[in-house]
Amino acid sequence: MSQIRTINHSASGASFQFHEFGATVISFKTSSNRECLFLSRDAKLDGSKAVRGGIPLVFPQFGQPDKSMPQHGFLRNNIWKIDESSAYDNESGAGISLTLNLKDVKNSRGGKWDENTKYDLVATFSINVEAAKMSTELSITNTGTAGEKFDFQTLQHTYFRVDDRAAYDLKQCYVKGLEGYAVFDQITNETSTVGADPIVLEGNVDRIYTPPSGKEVVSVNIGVGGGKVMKLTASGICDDSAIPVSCVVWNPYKEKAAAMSDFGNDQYEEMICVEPGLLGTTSLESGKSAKLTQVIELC
Ligand SMILES: O=P(O)(O)OC[C@H]1O[C@H](O)[C@H](O)[C@@H](O)[C@@H]1O
Repeated sequence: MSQIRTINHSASGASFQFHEFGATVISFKTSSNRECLFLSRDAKLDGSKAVRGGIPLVFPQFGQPDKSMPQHGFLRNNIWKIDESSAYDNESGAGISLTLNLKDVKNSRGGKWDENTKYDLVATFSINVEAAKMSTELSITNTGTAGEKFDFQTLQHTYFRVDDRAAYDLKQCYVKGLEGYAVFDQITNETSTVGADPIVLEGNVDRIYTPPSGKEVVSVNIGVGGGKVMKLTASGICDDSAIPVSCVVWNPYKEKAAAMSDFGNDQYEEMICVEPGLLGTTSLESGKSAKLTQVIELC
């Protein structure tokens, strides 16, 4: 049975909680005690399903472009090992790391990552809090000895909590900072470019935002209700080279929320997913590492 752990930052009073299943962060409370992450009241926390809320990790594919592998991959569906020696709590922050070796991946494999795969990897997830800020870094190292490289996509599927049930109040809940990004609407298959107006939720929203050339780091302000704003910054590196970070914005709205067994019917009003990730096809050579780092901060 996997467990939930809380890490407190003594100096500031900030804290976070994570589940060993998926190394899923399920709570981040700032020193002012504001919960910044949404966790569905119907989320399964018994390891029977990926956690609905917090920060599930997506790898090696986003969605299900390869039908022989599960949607969003296997990181979110397996028990990670806590590296107890990595835990710290000092003046500048508190944190911990977890690791997952491919040999310990029991669930949600498939396709080129199935049992007899020629690939190997180790994933590390490091979490840090300090006052109003949480940093999360996913690192994937290709540990295959046969010299095989592999392609992947990865995301931190961050569910932001929206106060006052204001997710569909366009003055209170929005994403600003993606001007000039190319938009792919996963519901209508339409493409467009982000203009000057903030991105707001209208109905069922499921869109991929791809940066214009030369833009590597994503930096957005997210209205989260009650006049509050979270700043999200994310960067990606593969074998020491910067990789442009895309962003997904998602809210299931009424019908899809009702159709999900682990999502409260009315809770679409309490969340917005803003998910930074490496969504192009990135190739990782044997012996090399890729990193996706997200920093979220209550302004
Ligand atoms: O239900 P899940 O597998 O957790 O996926 C939840 C959502 O993840 C992303 O935001 C995708 O863009 C959506 O298409 C998907 O519905």
